[in-house]
Amino acid sequence: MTKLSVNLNAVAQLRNRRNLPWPSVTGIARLVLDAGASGVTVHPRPDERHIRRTDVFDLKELLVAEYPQAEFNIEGYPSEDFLKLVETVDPEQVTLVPDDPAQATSDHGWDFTGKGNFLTSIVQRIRTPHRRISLFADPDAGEAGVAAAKATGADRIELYTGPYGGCFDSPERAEQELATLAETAHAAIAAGLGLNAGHDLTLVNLPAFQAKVPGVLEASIGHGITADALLIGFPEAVRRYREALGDI
Ligand SMILES: CC(=O)[C@@H](O)[C@H](O)COP(=O)(O)O
Ligand SMILES: NCC(=O)COP(=O)(O)O
Repeated sequence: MTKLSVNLNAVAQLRNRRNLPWPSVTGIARLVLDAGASGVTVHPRPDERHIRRTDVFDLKELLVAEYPQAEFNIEGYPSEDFLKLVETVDPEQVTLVPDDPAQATSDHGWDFTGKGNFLTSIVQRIRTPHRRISLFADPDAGEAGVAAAKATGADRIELYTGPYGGCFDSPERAEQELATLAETAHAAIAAGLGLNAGHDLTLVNLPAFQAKVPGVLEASIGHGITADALLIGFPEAVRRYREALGDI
């Protein structure tokens, strides 16, 4: 069973088309949590092009007041601003991503060997008994990458599934990507690291992913589920994604 954390970046991006408060990020968070999502994810970027700092605080307030069981996952590059934000907001999970501020979206995982010391110091700083730290990992991180990730003290890695998601038009390449992801997943499990996954996962590509890649504890999904929700609404979209993840 894989838990679903709904990424709200796309909802915030739609809201930001106007200087108006809708669609409401907290309103959609309520909808998806009422529909059984285990948590919500945000990736506040320095330019606030989708999630704003204020959204992060508003979501925290909502979760504390109405959904104490839900998990708040905050993703981002560990700049001083980001680290102070997570120390203040105190989410249950922080996912560290090696994104440059100018990047359009996340497109690679950490160089665990080269950035080992840097990551170790960050993990030591922000990990608490009730907050897990996950590190964004390339699909081909493999045994060596996983060993270096484990050495940082992180609790989990998040498999970057973007290259797999990009294979929607090529079943052959999708198979190869799945084999690569599965190898890294096996290595993570053997090393005692928890496993998350995310980026461009959809109702179409999840069944094969779930069949081939073992042990994924949580999937954070935003773009695909928001696209589906435009057609079928968030409650039904959450139901279908939970079903695809074996969570119903
Ligand atoms: C870390 C990752 O894979 C993505 O979650 C990322 O949060 C997507 O970011 P954008 O929504 O800014 O494309
Ligand atoms: N960590 C991945 C995530 O939160 C969602 O990414 P996407 O589904 O918007 O590509």
